[in-house]
Amino acid sequence: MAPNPRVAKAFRAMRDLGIPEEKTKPVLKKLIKLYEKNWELIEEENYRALADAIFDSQESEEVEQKKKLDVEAAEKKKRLEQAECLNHIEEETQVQEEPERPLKRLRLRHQDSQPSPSSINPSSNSNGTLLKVPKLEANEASEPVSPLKRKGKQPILPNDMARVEGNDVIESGDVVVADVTGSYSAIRRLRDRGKEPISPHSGHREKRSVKSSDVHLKVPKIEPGVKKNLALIIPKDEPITDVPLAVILPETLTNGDASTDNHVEETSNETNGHELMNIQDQSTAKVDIASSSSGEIKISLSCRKTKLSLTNVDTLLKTMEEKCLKSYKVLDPNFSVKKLMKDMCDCFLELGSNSTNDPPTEPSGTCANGKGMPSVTENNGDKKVEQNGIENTESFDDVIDIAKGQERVIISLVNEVNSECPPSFHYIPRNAVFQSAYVDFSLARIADDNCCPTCYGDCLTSSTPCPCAIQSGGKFAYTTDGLVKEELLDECIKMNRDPQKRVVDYCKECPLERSKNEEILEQCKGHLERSFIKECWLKCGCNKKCGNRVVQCGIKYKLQVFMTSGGKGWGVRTLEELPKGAFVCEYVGEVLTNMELYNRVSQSLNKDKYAHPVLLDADWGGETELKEEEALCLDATYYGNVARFINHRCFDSNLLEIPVEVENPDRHYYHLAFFTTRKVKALEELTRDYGIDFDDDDHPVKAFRCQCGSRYCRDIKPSTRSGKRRISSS
Ligand SMILES: C[S@@+](CC[C@H](N)C(=O)[O-])C[C@H]1O[C@@H](n2cnc3c(N)ncnc32)[C@H](O)[C@@H]1O
Repeated sequence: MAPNPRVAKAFRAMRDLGIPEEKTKPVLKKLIKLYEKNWELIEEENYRALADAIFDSQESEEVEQKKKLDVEAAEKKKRLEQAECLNHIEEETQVQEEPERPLKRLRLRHQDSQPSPSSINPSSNSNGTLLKVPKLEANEASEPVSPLKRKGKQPILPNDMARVEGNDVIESGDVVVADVTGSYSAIRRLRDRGKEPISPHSGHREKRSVKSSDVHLKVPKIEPGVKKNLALIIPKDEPITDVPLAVILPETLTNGDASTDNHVEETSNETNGHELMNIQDQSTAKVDIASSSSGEIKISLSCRKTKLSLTNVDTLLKTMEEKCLKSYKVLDPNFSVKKLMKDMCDCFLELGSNSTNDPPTEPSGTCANGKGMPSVTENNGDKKVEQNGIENTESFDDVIDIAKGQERVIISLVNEVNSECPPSFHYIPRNAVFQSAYVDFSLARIADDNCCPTCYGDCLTSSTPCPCAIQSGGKFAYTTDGLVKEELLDECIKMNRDPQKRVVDYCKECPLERSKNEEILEQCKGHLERSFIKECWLKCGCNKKCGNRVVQCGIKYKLQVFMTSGGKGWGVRTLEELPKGAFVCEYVGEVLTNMELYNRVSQSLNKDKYAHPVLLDADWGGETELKEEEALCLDATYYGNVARFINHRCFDSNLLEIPVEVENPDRHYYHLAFFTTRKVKALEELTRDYGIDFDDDDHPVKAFRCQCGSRYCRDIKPSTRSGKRRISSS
């Protein structure tokens, strides 16, 4: 059969690139199959696809080859190590009487072997260098790790706080889409846990509380009910540093539950040397050998149901000392077991008190920076703390500040419900541009009629409102107390809640529809128009304390992130009473282009994760309409502020979002600020209406089952309806 001229041509083209026919052939075959004989695709750009495929296959061959070599090398190394290890053991059994042999090898010997007299070095420390108990990292303590194993091992941060997987509802750190009126549409969960930033308190959460007693876990685990004689028998294959702790089972470590502890009996004796010896009864004998100076830690020996008599502790200690000197080659003639035990007690105590992990108060866990989760209901007193010139009314020692000092106030975190830790994210107090989002803050763009350069002092006190008030109908939006004026607030509330009051704009290619990722792009469902607030800024002549600067001054009320008890996860509450119209916080996140958001959403969708993006572009249908992919969004999944924890409440939420223009006059970018819709009592949860339409079955995103508790809840359905709930786009 005559060769296919296209095949021949392909071979020729590859030959020109220096690729021999035998390399081209198998790849070309695969490509023809892959492209279903569509030669145009193969021939495109001078056989680029073919060349790429050949290079790729070469690369993967090389990788395979390398892997193979690596495996062979590893096996070889292992074999060598095993052989070396065998040699060592042989060597040790032959030369076990050598005094200078390192301790770890000597320990392989049988305890009862008869050693030659020790070669004693009087200059070594009193404990014998090799008997020094290494300092334990609290979080290393959960497994018996030999010092050799531990060498080079990095301490594990206790706070790996990725959220628990397993439900498909939208969780904190979600991104929120808002239409122009601020009625939000939860779109998709963007959370891609694999991509979460690793903060000091990030990663996968370990739900464990590290207590000082964790040190106890260094001991080999003893199952309750298993009776073992825990007298100072050193496991021969364990390093000596681990040994004496094996008998430490103080009440604190077992929660005082003696039933789980088959070795320790109560004793009221002084915790001091051999006076401590106390024989409880015929069937149980207990000796307290040493204790820390204040008596919190004790090392005891006990024999249960045995006829053994522990009448002479001195003899016991002496015997043990001799054993140590002989068998373990302890070099100090003054070595004393009692002192060793006492040092151990002190060590134990020191480790316990040095631990940064405060003993958690039930039901708290250990989170974030390794601190136990405080379960504080009230503001922690009125202690005033200054940090970076910011006055806080809570102690930094007592409180986890999720804002890490970046806000004017502490944003505390408490969990009184369970031991769950908050999700990992970077706290940022202000929006940050992710990548290609275009946010122009240049002063040149601010025209004179968009600022008040001739003002001075506080604009609010001026008899005639300055240009900054024009946007809100020639009146300033704020009262002199820094609250949104009631009139404006009520109008915004009505526009949000009352469909009759809504003014709707339609855009050509709706980013919200586009983000649904459906084959056919649906028409825009409309975006509500809403009132903006414009604040004075850099080009204005007024001072920084001007009353028309509220949102830009940041959070001023004490807020707290807390674990809700109603199944909504974390929420935000106020620690002080808030008046109506008070600025609480803004929605802070990464500023993304709509395209970037779209990409994130697609990736997340593949992983079945969802988020609520906030779509910022307000220029719907206007003359300067931006390209749909240039529209800006806010995503608080990875970077955000306290607002990412605010839960949803249908209709009558106590927060309302109002767009606030500060730096940018064109409404392409603005701040989404939350103000109270009414007076809010201290400790009340703060909520906002995400604008979710729980009946929108066409929406590709599954919403959560609403637990808002509002009597206007939109998610109350007959039980026959499926749990398939959706989120609307407006
Ligand atoms: C922006 S986050 C709010 C913080 C979140 N509760 C957390 O634990 O991180 C939104 C998520 O909170 C939960 N949520 C918010 N409001 C809720 C409500 N009314 N009912 C049930 N879950 C809610 C949902 O899981 C939702 O996806």
